[in-house]
Order: sequence, then structure tokens, then C-alpha cells
Amino acid sequence: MTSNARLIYTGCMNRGHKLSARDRRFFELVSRATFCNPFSDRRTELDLRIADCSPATPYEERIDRVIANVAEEVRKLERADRADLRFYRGEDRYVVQNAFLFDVYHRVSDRLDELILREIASGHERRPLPFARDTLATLTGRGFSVPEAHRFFAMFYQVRRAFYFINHGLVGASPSMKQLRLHLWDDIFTHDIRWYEKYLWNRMEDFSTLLLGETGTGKGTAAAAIGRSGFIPYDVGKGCFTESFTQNFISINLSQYPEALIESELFGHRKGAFTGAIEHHQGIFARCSAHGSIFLDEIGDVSIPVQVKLLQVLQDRTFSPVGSHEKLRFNGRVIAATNKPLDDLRRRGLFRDDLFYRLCSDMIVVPPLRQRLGEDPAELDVMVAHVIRRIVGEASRELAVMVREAIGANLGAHYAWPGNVRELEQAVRGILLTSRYHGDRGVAATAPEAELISGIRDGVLTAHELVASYCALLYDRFGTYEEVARRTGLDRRTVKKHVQERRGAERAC
Ligand SMILES: Nc1ncnc2c1ncn2[C@@H]1O[C@H](COP(=O)(O)OP(=O)(O)OP(=O)(O)O)[C@@H](O)[C@H]1O
Repeated sequence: MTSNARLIYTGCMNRGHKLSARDRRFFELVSRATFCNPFSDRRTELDLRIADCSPATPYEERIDRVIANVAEEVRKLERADRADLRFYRGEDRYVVQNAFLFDVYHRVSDRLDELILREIASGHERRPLPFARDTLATLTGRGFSVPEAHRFFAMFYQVRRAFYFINHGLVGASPSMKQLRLHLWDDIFTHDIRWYEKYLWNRMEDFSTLLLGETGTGKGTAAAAIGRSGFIPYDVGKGCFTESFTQNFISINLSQYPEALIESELFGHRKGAFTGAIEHHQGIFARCSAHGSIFLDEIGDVSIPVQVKLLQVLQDRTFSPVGSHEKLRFNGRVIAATNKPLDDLRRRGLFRDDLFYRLCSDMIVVPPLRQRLGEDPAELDVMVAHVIRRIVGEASRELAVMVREAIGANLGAHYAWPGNVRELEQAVRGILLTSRYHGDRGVAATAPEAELISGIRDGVLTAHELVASYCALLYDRFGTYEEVARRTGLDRRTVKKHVQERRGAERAC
């Protein structure tokens, strides 16, 4: 900086700039949009105001206009030599800072998307990122400190990953899918990203997540979206991120391992710990990095002794490999899922309350496909189009129409999709191959839930049948007349009568 420039700069610093009322109003809107959940209606409202366009404007066009309008306002500050945070105070500084973040983030978002795809393809992208240096220079040039610039750059990548994996992984326009996307975003960034950015960005390991929902609804996909969207620091020396999101999310399906092997898979074992332990083995807790996450799928299936050990990891953050007294530390985050009714398992003493309370800081219920279709029948079109795009690599309207017609003709409008999205994927494949899919008749025909739902949809149930079917469904799920009575507000004898009557009707069929 020349001495003249330094004089002007110091003068401005002392005086400070004030935004005009119009600029303050605009940057205030941008500031709110910067921290808003991108899947929320609130964010849409803010975008419409920033873009100054009608709700009918297509999404892509609206976003392009938002980005262009913000960039133009920042350029105006630049032209007036006012594009530096250090010139502002108080609320002005706050809104200008957030507008700068919004602007710089959108300038690099395409390159961050390319990086995500490269990492997915290669497993780990350790090459220096040429655009990182420019981005950091822009941030420091705008008045951010060097550590702030590094942190915000790492957050840009984190935000981009979260958006990518939630948006691409979990498709659907029904209200419960929108709710799920909102919820997943909050699980990663908390319900107010300002607090996350200020206090929690490097302290999320103590926030566990429990995903509940039927098989095939997308719990694994939701877990991957959370796990791949953790904060990963930027390594200035190497010019790249310290680790890859493809390697710091580790998942294990706990129902796949026999009891004897499960502890070893989780915690590792020492050579000679048991017959067959011919080498040291590192378990997944030891392999998970400090910024990583572990996904414990089917946690409802593990035995009580393993639950006790998992509790210890969550509580003390320590564990010992089988055959060793060594205490190792685990610093990652835990995400767990089950399609079992955990309440029931807890009541029957099969799932420990203490482990449940350690996991339940955020419980996310992933909705079954039939609920989504009940809320919005067009959801099936959206999902079929998505599955076809995944299978053939591009959108195809003619294939989508053919598959939709086959589903309608073979399964009718009220099929319950007991295997959820996983079943739908196979249905689409089956129809592409053979033009037919007749559904999971074994489950669907006997599932009381499916029958009850289609009876309600078709309006063919009497009040008596409705109550009897509902009691039978709850009895199947919870196993005792007492529990069904508690849930329905009926007395035990009435419940028993309904269940037995319903069973009799089923046998007669
Ligand atoms: N909303 C969705 N949009 C797009 N694909 C989805 C959606 N939900 C699920 N899928 C796809 O459905 C399949 C099954 O999903 P996933 O394995 O995540 O289900 P799950 O609930 O974990 O099942 P399980 O309980 O049997 O482990 C995957 O191929 C996944 O990508």
C-alpha cells in the first residue's frame, strides 16, 4: 500500500462508511438469505424479493437473478471503493459481511460442485485447488482475517456438499419430503447457521442423530447426506482440504455380522485375541477421522452387551479393541438408524434406554413412500422420472410415461409400496425389462396396514371394521392388548374382541 493509499485507508477506517437506507435494506435481505435454510419457504420468499421477480419465475432463473443482483450491488461498492468490511461498523458491518460471503460463495459454487464430482469419481482429491488461492485472496481483500477466510472457505465447501447430497439424494416434492430436507439441513448446521458458524462448526461430534423409518425409505441416503457434509478444514500448506468426504463417512450394517464378529468390526481386535485373530484389526471407530462420521445401520438389531460398549463410546468417547486394555479415542460423529419399532424394543428390554437417550439429540423420521403418495399423488411421477434418470443416465419422458402406465395398470392407484423407494426402483427395472410388475403381493396382501390404508382411501370400511383393523394392526406391532388399549383409549376386552374378530375374518378369506 502506498503512503497515500494508507492515509486514505486509515481515514476511511476512522470515519467508517454508512450504507444508504436503500443499500442497507437490500443487504439486510441478502444477509438473511445467506443464513436461511435453502429448503425453506422463507428462503424462497427472500430470493423472490432479492431477484425482484414473480413466484412464477422458474427456480433456475430466479436463482440466477438473485446471484446477479447481489454481485451487481457488491460491484457498486467496489466502484465506490467501499467493498471492505473494515470500513463498516455495527449492523452495517454485519450485513455487508454476509453479502460478501453470499457473493463469494456463489462465485465458486460451480467449482465446488466440480470438486464434489471429482472426489466422488476418484475417492480422494488431494491435488491443490487453484481457485482456492483466488477465493481466499478475495475474502481477505474484502476485510476478512486470514483465519476467517480459511474457515469460511471450508464452510463454503461444506454448505455446497450438504446442498448437493440432500438435494440430489432425496428427491420428492411431497410436504413430508420437503420437511425431511429441511430437517436434514438443520441436523448439519443447526436451526440457525449463525450459531453454528459462531460456536459449533468444530463441535458437532457430540450431536448424534437417530434415523427412524421403514425399510427402503432412504435412511441410509439421509445418513450419507449428513455424514458427507461435515466440516473439513482447508490445509493452506497443501492447498487442498485436509481429508475427503468420501473417506470420512464410514457405514456399517450391524445386522450383517454374527454376534462374535460385531465387536471386532466396531472396535477392532488385537492379534491372538481369539481363535482366528491372526493379525491386528482396526475397527471402524479407530478408522474414523476427527472430522468424520460413523453410520450404525440397523442399530435396533444389536445385542445388549454391544449396546453397552456403544454407550461407552458415546459417553466417554473411548473404546478398547477386543483383547486389549488400551483406551482409544473416538472424535467423530455418530448417526444411527433402524427400521424396528424402538419404543417397543425398549419396552421389552431389548434396547437400552441409556443408549437411546445418548442417540436422541435429533430424531429424524423418514416417511414411507405410501405416506408421500397420500400427501401428493404426483410424487410417484417425480420418483419414477428420477429412478429412470438414474438407470439410463438421462431424463426420458417416453420411458417415464410407459413405466407410469404399467404401474397404474398392474398395481392400481392404492398400492402400498411395502418396500418403499427400494421397491419402486426394482419395479421400474422390472417394467423396463418385462413391461410388468405385480408388486410384493406376499407382504402387501397380508399387511394390515396396507389394507387399512387402501380401505380408507377407497371409502369402503364401516366404522366397526376401521376400529377392528386398526386394533389388529397395533396388536401386530406392539404385541399386547394392554398396549393397544393404552394407545386407542379403548378397554382391553374391547381391543381383544376386535383383534380376534379381525383374525377370524382374515382366516375366512
Ligand atoms: N427420496 C428419495 N429420492 C431418491 N432416491 C431415494 C429416496 N429415498 C430412497 N431412495 C433410494 O432408495 C434406495 C433405498 O434407500 P436406503 O438404502 O437409503 O433405504 P433405508 O431406509 O436405509 O433402507 P433399510 O432400512 O432397508 O436399510 C436407495 O437406492 C436410495 O438411493
